[in-house]
Amino acid sequence: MEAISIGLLGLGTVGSGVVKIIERNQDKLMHQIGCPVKVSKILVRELDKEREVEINPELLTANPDDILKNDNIDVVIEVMGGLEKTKEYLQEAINHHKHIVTANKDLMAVYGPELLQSASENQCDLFYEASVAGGIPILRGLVDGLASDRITKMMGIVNGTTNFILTKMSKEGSAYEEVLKEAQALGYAESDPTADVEGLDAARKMAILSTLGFSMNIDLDDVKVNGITEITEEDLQYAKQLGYSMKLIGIAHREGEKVEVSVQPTMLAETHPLAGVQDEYNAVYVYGEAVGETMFYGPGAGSLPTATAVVSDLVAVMKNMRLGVNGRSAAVPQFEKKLKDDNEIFAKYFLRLHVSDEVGVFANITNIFSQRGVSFEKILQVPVKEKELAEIVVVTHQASLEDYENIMLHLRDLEAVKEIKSSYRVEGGAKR
Ligand SMILES: NC(=O)C1=CN([C@@H]2O[C@H](COP(=O)(O)OP(=O)(O)OC[C@H]3O[C@@H](n4cnc5c(N)ncnc54)[C@H](OP(=O)(O)O)[C@@H]3O)[C@@H](O)[C@H]2O)C=CC1
Ligand SMILES: N[C@@H](CC=O)C(=O)O
Ligand code: NA
Repeated sequence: MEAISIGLLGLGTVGSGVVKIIERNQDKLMHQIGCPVKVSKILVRELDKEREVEINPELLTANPDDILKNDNIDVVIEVMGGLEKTKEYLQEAINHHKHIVTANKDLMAVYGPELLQSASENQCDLFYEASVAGGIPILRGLVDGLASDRITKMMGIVNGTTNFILTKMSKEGSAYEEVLKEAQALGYAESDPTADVEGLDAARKMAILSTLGFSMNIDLDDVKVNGITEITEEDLQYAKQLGYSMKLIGIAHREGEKVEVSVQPTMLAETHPLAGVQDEYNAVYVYGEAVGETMFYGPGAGSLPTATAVVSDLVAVMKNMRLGVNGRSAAVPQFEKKLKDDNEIFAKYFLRLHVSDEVGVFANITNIFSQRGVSFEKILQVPVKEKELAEIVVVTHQASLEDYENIMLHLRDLEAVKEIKSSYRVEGGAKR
């Protein structure tokens, strides 16, 4: 039977993994889809660069049209990254009736709905499992595995680089810059790691997850984002002392018809299922009304794990080709987007302040909280060495985001509050 012909856009960390898996698992692929799979052309920037995988140089091209407009290519696998130009390439490929597999969360978080619609109109598949949590089959888990349930909450450690950094800083006391370099060398970080450490990469993934999980179009702009760059050694020590693990957590929560989606450094109770997720590993905790708690765990970055998701998408495309149903699985969102207001978003908060070490200061601070009905779960006060200051650390009970931000404004106005050192969301055990 005639081979399925693949055009690969990119031969870096993920692209090399894709070539390896297609070569190594040719028998299994043949068994599943009934015909061989061959990589026919590969787009790269530098034709002469040394590669992680042995490749016939004749397969390499620097001209995208050799793939996008090539009538002999059935499926385009996009593992080059980028946004605007990449979108143009994929649109061109769809116009030429090619199925698409991509690992690109930047692209899917911004142009996903548009490209999916265009693919569907052209009877083309567009699959993107590798774009969220690398090798973990989370998108299929949501769309197929939990198809019968109503998902109300997803919490994810969805960025391998930041989880690697926070693990090494917490466990080994390593310095931020050093561990970031290590994560880059290991191929976990994006080519510009700003998106990783500032939380944008995780926000893109949460936008994709919540769009699928809640069946409503959640845009990247709907996700409140904070990264890990401000986390200090002191914060990590307090987290440990109070029984928490510091993690960059994406939260997508649906109550009634409204949702909230955010990414932020979070002090997570050590009893939470996500607290034990270490190094570059990712996990997505999903709560469904009928199923209850589930958790999807695995490698969120790296060559072969990510390529596994890419090639599994390829198998799905090829199975659809055999059945003649390509382009029919793109789900149209069921619900209109409704975002919670700040007075509907509730959480506990950790707050660390430096204040004048004087009589009455603590009472003034607690007044600001109690006037907004926010009480404390934990309070610590210690002197700040060699300064006339005290460090106050509190963990609040549940407070609305509106009240908490209002409290922060009033604290800043207080003469005795010298500095707000840090503030983090706190999450307890799971089950919501
Ligand atoms: N690395 C990971 O763990 C994960 C990555 N992803 C996503 O997968 C995609 C690829 O990531 P990764 O493999 O790490 O990236 P790399 O930087 O390792 O590889 C990118 C590849 O694409 C080629 N390329 C980039 N831009 C162009 C262009 N304009 N024209 C032609 N070729 C181009 C590069 O060519 P050349 O080699 O000649 O420079 C290179 O081969 C990204 O979207 C990333 O976000 C998703 C999950 C995990
Ligand atoms: N840079 C990303 C790679 C996978 O998406 C990460 O660190 O998770
Ligand atoms: Na995945």
